[in-house]
Amino acid sequence: MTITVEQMYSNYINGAWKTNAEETKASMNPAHPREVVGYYTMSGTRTLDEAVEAAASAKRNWRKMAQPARGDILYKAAALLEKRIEEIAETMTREMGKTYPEAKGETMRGAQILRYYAGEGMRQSGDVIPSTDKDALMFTNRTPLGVVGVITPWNFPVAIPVWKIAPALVYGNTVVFKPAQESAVTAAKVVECLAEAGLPDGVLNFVTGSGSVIGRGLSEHPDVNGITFTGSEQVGRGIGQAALGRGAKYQLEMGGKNPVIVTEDADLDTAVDAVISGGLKSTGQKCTATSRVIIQNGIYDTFKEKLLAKVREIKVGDGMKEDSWMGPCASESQFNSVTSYIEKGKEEGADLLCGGETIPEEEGYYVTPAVFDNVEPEMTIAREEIFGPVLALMKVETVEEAIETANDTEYGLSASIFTTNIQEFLSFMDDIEAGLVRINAESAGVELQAPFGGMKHSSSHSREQGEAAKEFFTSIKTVLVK
Ligand SMILES: NC(=O)C1=CN([C@@H]2O[C@H](COP(=O)(O)OP(=O)(O)OC[C@H]3O[C@@H](n4cnc5c(N)ncnc54)[C@H](OP(=O)(O)O)[C@@H]3O)[C@@H](O)[C@H]2O)C=CC1
Ligand SMILES: O=C(O)CCC(=O)C(=O)O
Repeated sequence: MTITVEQMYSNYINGAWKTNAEETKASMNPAHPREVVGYYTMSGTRTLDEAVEAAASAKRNWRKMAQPARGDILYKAAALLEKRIEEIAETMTREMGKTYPEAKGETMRGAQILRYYAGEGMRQSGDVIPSTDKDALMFTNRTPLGVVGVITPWNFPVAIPVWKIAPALVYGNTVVFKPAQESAVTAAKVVECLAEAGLPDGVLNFVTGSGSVIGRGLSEHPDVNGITFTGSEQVGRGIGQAALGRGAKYQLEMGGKNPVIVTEDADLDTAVDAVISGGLKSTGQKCTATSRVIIQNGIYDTFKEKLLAKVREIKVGDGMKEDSWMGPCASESQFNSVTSYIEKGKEEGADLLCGGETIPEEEGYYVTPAVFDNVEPEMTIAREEIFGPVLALMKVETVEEAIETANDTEYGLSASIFTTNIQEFLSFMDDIEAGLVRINAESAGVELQAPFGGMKHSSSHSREQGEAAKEFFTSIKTVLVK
């Protein structure tokens, strides 16, 4: 197969796109698994070292630049991303499968995140604190960490890299970015926008390759001062341990097993729509996706029938086709993982009411949306993150039991309740163990200006986005002047 110039995406190091004659790998379309979307480099540790060295050399001048001037570059990057929205969204759909309207919405969100953090360039960054010495002035000031390693997954190929890179840069850090292989081409296009916006050489570096070489290398590198990661719990734990061991700051966003409670006081039609949107958009591949639906006995059957009627109408197909509501799983390994969870659900005694099927006449990694009934708390499909279009229905008698069931997980990212009863809402808000608490709203979907993160095994207890990002990407200096 001939590699055309347009299809090959190299690393971006010290202001130049280049490779060290390393092996290349194809990124494939999960809707048409023989179709190449582009090629990326399987970089080695020598290339990673070059990128870290470039970021370390650039960090002093970047830190010394006025914060509003750093913000101006992000404004330019936002405009460039917006200008290329159609091309980037199409690349995303072809590379990881989410539908084109979702991909376009996510790319737009990338531009909005860039603008939000560009504005941070002009906002306050410290506090004046009274000193016990009447002749002293005491205040806090913030300083960047230095070089930050950014390791991202494939499920939000624009939004997640941008919500990590934009605050890292505006607060004065330099970056080495390693994207997931499954979305390396989309990630390269985001980097093109940032580079074209005028970042000085070495401020942003982009290195593609495997997680076990480049991701691990970044987390263990002595010259990387902070690591921000989103992905699986297993990998996240390893990164956290490596960073902790050498005294680097780290931030981990990992899995979820997100519950939605539907009470007898709920508006059932609203709840059905929210469960479908929260559980099945992006083929269920969100860390905030609805996975367990915990329903009160009195409305269980009515809710189930309403849900099934709508789930059965969902059109699964190539995300580039206008009539597709849900695309394929992002890769063959995701497809294998999701189908094996569906088999496990059946083996362990849950009843598959609809879906969970492949589409034999289609070549892509399609699984139709699955709804399981009679799911018990100890079953694998009620405990492990599936990251696919699978909903587990669980019956409870009371709202107290519903909250207890919702909390019966090692994760704590997002949780919703559907109710019109203010007392139930108050108990839920108080007792639920989750970083995102949603009332009459779906479990997925985050707002860029608000803190985002989970409890328990879902995160390292830090928060991303909004002003919370400042806590991770800077350190506080307390200054006393006399
Ligand atoms: N919370 C979330 O948003 C996400 C959760 N997941 C969960 O994880 C499961 C598996 O997905 P997967 O893509 O394999 O997730 P991973 O956690 O393996 O991948 C996330 C990122 O980490 C990199 N990575 C892999 N191994 C290491 C390592 N040893 N050290 C440092 N970085 C590493 C990956 O690189 P590479 O390109 O080689 O994969 C990728 O860039 C999903 O089914 C889902 O349950 C997945 C994605 C996002
Ligand atoms: O729900 C969202 O929009 C964000 C989800 C997310 O961060 C993730 O899946 O990794």
